[in-house]
Amino acid sequence: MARAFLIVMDSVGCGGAPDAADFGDAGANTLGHIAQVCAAGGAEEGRSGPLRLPVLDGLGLGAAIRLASGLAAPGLGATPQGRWGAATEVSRGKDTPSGHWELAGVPVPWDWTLFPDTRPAFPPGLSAAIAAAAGTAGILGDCHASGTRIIEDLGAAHLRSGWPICYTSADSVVQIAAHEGAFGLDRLIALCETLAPRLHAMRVGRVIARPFTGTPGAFRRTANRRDFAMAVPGETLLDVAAGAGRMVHAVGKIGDIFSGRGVGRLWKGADDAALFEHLLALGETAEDGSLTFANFVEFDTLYGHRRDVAGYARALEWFDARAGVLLARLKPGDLAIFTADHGNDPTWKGTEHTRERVPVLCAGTGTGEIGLCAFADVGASVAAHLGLLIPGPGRSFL
Ligand SMILES: O=P(O)(O)O[C@H]1O[C@H](CO)[C@@H](O)[C@H]1O
Ligand SMILES: [Mn+2]
Ligand SMILES: [Mn+2]
Repeated sequence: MARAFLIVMDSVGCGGAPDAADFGDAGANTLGHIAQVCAAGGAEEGRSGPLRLPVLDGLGLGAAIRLASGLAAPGLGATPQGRWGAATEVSRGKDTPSGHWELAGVPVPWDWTLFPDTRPAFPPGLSAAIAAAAGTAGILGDCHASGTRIIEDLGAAHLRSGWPICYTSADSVVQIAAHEGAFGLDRLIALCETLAPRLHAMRVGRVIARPFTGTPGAFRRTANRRDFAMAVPGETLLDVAAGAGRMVHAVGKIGDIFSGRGVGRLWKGADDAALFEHLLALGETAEDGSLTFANFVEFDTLYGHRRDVAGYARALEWFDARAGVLLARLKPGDLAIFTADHGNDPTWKGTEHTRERVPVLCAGTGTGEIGLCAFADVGASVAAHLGLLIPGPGRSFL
């Protein structure tokens, strides 16, 4: 029986979203702009020259960027050997849950609650509730911030006061950073779990625990991040596959994004390299008829939000080589789709996600142009490949 591998390269957008201007992102193009900077010699740290992604480009990456945005990305543009296209999101958020849920067949029908970019950012009742749940006299932060910056700025005050560092972004999110040793990892995770129902009721999409270690001047975040996401508002690809008795393997943060629903087995790792080892192993061992759904987050967290073009390019080139190993392991009848959940253009202003279309690159189902499709069509196509049908607006392009 057929197997399916749905692989999300977190934030690897390809521009051209028709509603990008509504998000202040008209012209943003994660892949296109990285390729341009690389070709101009502007991304030379730990790598060199034009962006080289022979495996993904061979499936149709350059063609997908051109289709999505009209941009001819330097170094990309091989004749596609896979089935390729670009997907457009309809959910009104450019965040990870919106993107993944819609890829799994369920667009988000509501407007998320966003906090204003003011100080304080949170309503007083919420700040008080966080402090009460933490057992502290107050909270630190209470603003929009980049997560690495805010622990540099407030980490020492956190160690002195014991107060949790609370911040948000252009996403519908409350993030709480705390020191693993001084505050306690279990305590931080319990705090986020306690607050999640209240925030979900306000239509805040996620509460994220952001543990860190180290000393002033040398704080660093750990891999023990935990996301508490709202429940998906509909039956997803994962639900349908699990309901049909299929094994669903969730690699990386997929389990968190779907609140564990429909997940048969979780595969976690300290970094994307470890997650890719799980994916390669699943290429050998995943059951007939199974779904493997993987997220690779470092493009987004380590490079997109940090506006690090060379780092992003390095990560893409590393990933491309690993993708080649995976493709060589696939068996006849397998489908692998490489796609993304939103953009995070490292050449763009600020430190936030960018509203973009995403590439859809399929291996194992021949050659041809899919054209422009919807995010939900990805989930519908994976389902169709597995002999399943998901509800919702998605239509299979296979
Ligand atoms: O700056 P850091 O903490 O990485 O936060 C980023 O990660 C969050 C979740 O993906 C987003 O809301 C974005 O702000
Ligand atoms: Mn994401
Ligand atoms: Mn992000």
